[in-house]
Amino acid sequence: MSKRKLSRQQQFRIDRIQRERLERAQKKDRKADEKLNDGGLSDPESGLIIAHYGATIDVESQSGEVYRCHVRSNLPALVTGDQVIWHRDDDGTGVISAVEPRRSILTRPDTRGRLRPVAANVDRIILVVSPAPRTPANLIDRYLVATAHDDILPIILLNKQDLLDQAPEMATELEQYEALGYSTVRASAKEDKGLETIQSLVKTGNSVFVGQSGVGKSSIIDRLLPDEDLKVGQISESTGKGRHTTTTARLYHIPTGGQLIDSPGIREFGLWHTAPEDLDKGFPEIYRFAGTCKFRDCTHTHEPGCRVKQAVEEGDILARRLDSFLSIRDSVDEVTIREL
Ligand SMILES: Nc1nc2c(ncn2[C@@H]2O[C@H](COP(=O)(O)OP(=O)(O)OP(=O)(O)O)[C@@H](O)[C@H]2O)c(=O)[nH]1
Ligand SMILES: [Zn+2]
Repeated sequence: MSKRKLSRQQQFRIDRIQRERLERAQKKDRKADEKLNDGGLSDPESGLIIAHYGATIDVESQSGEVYRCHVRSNLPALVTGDQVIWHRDDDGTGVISAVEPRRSILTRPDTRGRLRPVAANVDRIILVVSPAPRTPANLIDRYLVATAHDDILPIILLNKQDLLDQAPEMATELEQYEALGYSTVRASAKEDKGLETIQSLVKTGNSVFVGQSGVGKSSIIDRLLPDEDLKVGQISESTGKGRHTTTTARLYHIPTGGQLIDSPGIREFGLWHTAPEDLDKGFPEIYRFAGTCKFRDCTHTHEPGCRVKQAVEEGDILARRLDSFLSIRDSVDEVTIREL
């Protein structure tokens, strides 16, 4: 959003619209609470959140039907991928009364820097990279830091294999990532290569695809979901005085098995923010040596007795990876300062 200064009148109008929206949502949630208390709803059943539209949420029942639901007012923010307990109403809608514990959660900072959930129960993040546009290795490193969650498996997918002669060194880079313990896949959406491997990778649980623009995410997803219209999650909500466009994640069932959670926002995951504590997870080989440096607070730049630099000299850490680590660490510091 632009940092243009709003007039007092404009700010007043925005505040009023936001207040009215919140009141409307709260009124509906109160109604949902009343219905739950009255016992006028059907028995609890499990469901899966497949889309989220501000005040209402689409829940898929175990038999695959979709119900537009309201949420009991004391629940935390729910997101696509959440497993919930809900009750049917006689009018074809429903009320969500509880959320199951999450296996994992993807978050992003809002405009005020507070972390908000965007998708729950993601099992793997598939980082799509390509020779054209060439995904720079330090960008791959940055994505790997951002995707380094304890409960989510990162996978590097080299698409546009047919164009590999435009950046042949990527083949070696991919082998280096494999040596670091990352799973990799090679594919060409254009030539339909690697599709079966991708299908078997995503066969269970929830997957998301991330990566820079133009690497072929849509092309791959189109092949996984041949029947879907992929204008993902773009909804406009009319707010009386103004129109407000939100972008929200949707969950798709892949015909060959597994689920995909996708939104234009999620595809950019990894470029949102990097938490300093994730840095070590994204550089396991550096982390392994860092604890044995002579100085506890070694920055691995100029200090004597630096085991990390020694490991680079001895060929145990790639010089390129240390450079990448240092530059990401510097930018994380900047981001942290900006968010304060
Ligand atoms: N040669 C070649 N071209 C591909 C391949 N996969 C995708 N493309 C082309 O690359 C271009 C970008 O593909 P998209 O699928 O739109 O890429 P994207 O990652 O979804 O891009 P954004 O929507 O900007 O995030 C398109 O012109 C595709 O036809 C491939 O395997 N080989
Ligand atoms: Zn050191």
